[in-house]
Amino acid sequence: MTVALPGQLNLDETLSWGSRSVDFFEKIEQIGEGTYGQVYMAREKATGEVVALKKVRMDNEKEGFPITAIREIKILKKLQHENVIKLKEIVTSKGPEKEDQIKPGEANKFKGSIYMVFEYMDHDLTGLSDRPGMRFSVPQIKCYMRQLLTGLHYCHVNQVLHRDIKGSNLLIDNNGNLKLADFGLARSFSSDQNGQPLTNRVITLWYRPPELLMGSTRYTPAVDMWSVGCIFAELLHGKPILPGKNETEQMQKIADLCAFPDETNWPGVSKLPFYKTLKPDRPTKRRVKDVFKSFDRHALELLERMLTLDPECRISAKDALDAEYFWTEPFPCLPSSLPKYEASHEYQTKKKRQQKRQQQEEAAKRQKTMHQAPPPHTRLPPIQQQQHIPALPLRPGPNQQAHNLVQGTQHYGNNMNRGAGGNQGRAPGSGRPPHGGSNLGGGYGPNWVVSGGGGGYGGPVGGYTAPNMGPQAGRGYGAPPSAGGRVSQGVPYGGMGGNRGPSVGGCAQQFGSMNGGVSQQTGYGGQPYMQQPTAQYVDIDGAYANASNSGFPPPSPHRPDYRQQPH
Ligand SMILES: Nc1ncnc2c1ncn2[C@@H]1O[C@H](COP(=O)(O)OP(=O)(O)OP(=O)(O)O)[C@@H](O)[C@H]1O
Repeated sequence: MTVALPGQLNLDETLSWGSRSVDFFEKIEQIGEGTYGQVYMAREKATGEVVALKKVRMDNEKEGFPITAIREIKILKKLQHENVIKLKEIVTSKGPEKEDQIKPGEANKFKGSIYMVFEYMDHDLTGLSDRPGMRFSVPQIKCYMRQLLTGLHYCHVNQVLHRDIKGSNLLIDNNGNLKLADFGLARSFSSDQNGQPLTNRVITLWYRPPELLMGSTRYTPAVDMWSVGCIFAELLHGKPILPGKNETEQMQKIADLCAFPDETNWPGVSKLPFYKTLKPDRPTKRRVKDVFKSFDRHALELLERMLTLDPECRISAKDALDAEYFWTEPFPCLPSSLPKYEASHEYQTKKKRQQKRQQQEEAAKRQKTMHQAPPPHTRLPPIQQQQHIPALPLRPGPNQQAHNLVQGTQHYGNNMNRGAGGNQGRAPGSGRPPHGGSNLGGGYGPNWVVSGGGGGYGGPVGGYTAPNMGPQAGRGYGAPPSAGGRVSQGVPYGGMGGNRGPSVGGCAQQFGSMNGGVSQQTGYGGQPYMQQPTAQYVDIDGAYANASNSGFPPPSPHRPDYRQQPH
């Protein structure tokens, strides 16, 4: 298989793709159940390499090859990054397999299956979190969050919206590496800006942002950042924060936590199609800092900026990576320093839980005792706040050349240094063009720690510093945060929108001042990312309403019905 160099588009038609049979692999066990098939842990017979096989069943004559699979393959071929799952190959099966339940007499109708072959990951975040007694430390949460944001920043810079960020789509291996997976709902957004509207029936309900719930069909990478905010709070809080049962309840939950949006905190919101329908009768108040008062100041500050109602003012992945949270103690730990766990995928942990529940019920019946309800399930256990995993001293880096820009794809290379140049902000690539003269933002890579002389940018770049070195030893910004340097000057996501400038750019403050007077992040100066839908999109909403009434299964937080026809 031809693989593009890191950061380059994989434009080669890989002749071998699809030419091999699944028989080259031996299935070990099922590790996932997706909308269009199962996911298996498998071993390549010739090499012994363990992989994940995601099956796409082809025997549904009506729908043909699912559009989600086509998108996933197309997009994954383009994306090459250490925080994005690697699609290695496509293999096929021509006839029915053991697990295909073919009705008698229908074997000749069987269209065969296609499998995506992925690198194998030991866990997904939901499965890992659900392990009994699982405790994530703060450095571990920071480590996962930073990898999540790095992968997402890469996607956004390469003009890909993920549109289904949730714990079960964040895969983690036993080296602590986190990768974004399941690009079945993803899409490229560059050509969409002036073209067709996008469906708002994307993103699993609990992680779906208010603009989609309100029916926007012109949206931006900010949709993914809302989901990231939900995951972040979930990791710290110990359970999902907005578990709505349907769209209306989901918006109510958002309003209870973040206040219902209005023209002061989100100009233009009242024109969104479902605004009036979803508007609550009672007044609401933003309560993020009350509800999550146990979070430390920097975590809360970052969360506020992720859960900002107005998508234009919501923090970008790039700016989130630059947030104080990641640059104050305890620092994110090195992925490789994380403990290794027995494999845990959501599918398996759910199954184990079900089995346990059944056993308990049977035992209870046998003993003829009073039925005891199992303890309420929280998807994540409480956080042990001060567990010591070697913290990494981090410091903004001076002269990283981590940029490759080939054919519109930007790659975030081998160094995880913040900022660049003089007393610019700490955001990657602020004002400094990467190789090739583009003014796209800079990048974060896997090696995040910078050593070298203290004080300001321009110091030498080195490898990892000693784990116990304090932050002061390596830090030192060219300008204090208040000097206004931290806001990046680059174009955030390719051709979309204007520069994210230091001016407020019309973003109203949404959450009052934080303790200590942390200033609120500003929005995108200049052109907004998101245009309000106009009458021409009403059809879409009509279609959506009709679709929900005819033939779409009822929405569920885990398996919403949007996958039928994503745009
Ligand atoms: N490369 C992989 N390595 C290990 N496990 C994987 C891998 N890919 C997927 N899985 C497991 O399978 C599950 C389902 O995978 P995925 O989300 O890609 O399938 P899907 O059909 O798109 O699912 P869904 O319909 O839930 O979105 C994941 O949550 C994960 O637990």
